[in-house]
Amino acid sequence: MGKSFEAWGWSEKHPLIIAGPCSVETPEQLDETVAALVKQGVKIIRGGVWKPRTRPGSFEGVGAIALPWIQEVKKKYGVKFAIEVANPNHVKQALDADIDILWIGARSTVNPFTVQEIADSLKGVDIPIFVKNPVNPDLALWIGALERLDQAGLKRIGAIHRGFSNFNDTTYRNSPMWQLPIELKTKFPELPLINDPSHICGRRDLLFDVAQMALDLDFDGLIIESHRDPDHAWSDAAQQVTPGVLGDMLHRLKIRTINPENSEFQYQLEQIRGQIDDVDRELLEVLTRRMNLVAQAGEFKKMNNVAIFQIDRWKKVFKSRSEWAQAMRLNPEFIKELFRMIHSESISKQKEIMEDKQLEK
Ligand SMILES: O=C(O)C(=O)C[C@]1(C(=O)O)C=C[C@@H](O)C=C1
Repeated sequence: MGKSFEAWGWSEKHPLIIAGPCSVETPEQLDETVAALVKQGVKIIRGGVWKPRTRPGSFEGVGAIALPWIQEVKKKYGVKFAIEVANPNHVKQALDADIDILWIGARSTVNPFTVQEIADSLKGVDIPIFVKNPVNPDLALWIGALERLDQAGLKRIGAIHRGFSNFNDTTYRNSPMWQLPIELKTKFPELPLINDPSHICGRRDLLFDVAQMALDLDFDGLIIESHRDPDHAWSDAAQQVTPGVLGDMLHRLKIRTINPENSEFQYQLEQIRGQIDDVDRELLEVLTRRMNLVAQAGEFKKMNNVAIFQIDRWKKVFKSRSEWAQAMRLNPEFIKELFRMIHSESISKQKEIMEDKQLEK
């Protein structure tokens, strides 16, 4: 599944930029914002028409009356326009209004019934469509939504990474959890993947760093909210930037290449990778030695009828390893996570020994 932007027949230069207001509010707001974005070189505009909000009473978009305003700016400025659709009725109205690109929002992606209805309503239609990740960090659900569109025959499908709900995260509105889009890209290397720093950050001061991270990870594009007067936007005021600020940001972002032609660079990188291969082998040998010792401890516990989980020892191991990590300038959080996994594997191993499942393997 998945075809690159090139295979879509798109010639926009890398990275693809989609920008525009969170919501279309008035004809004037849309016109002024689009005019300013076009000056910054933006060719694809986004704008919410129907806005699913967490709680009733928030501004839920002006609805279909925005569609003629959109048609007007498309004609006047020669831009493409992308909007969110959440049901077949939205799809029909968007297609009737000649909208160029659709996306399925995070709250719709969580619901396979909704996604299937949208997919069915698009059968036989050739329109680019992006699927935002579901609100919860569930890669299968994200892939499932993309597959539903693929099975409906849509040829130009892309994914948008907008971050995931995370109660513990106090920095981001939606935690980026970069490992999920990385996994998606690994499974479907051709599938265009764009990043939505606005919804990840929820505040404009973090946008640049998240957008840069996305480009460092070889994302294919960015979708960023921009409004002529962000502080007075009717929705998502804190995360929108003016077209001028956006232009400056796009200018400062460093665009990375994945496979430079430079043979000296390739040679040097291969040297380093060779050393990484050696170190990884050593790491696995060390892990094997540790697991063998854990197995010995398991046999010993079994003979003496002693519990597998030894809380005092585990607390000591956990504390000392993160202190060692700190002294060695390794990230203690990474080492804590690593040792949680190692400990959990030790317990499974000793459980097998207790239950005599060793020989069956
Ligand atoms: O020290 C032990 O008792 C072990 O079996 C080793 C080990 C570990 O992996 O370090 C495994 C399980 C225990 O809960 C504590 C520590």
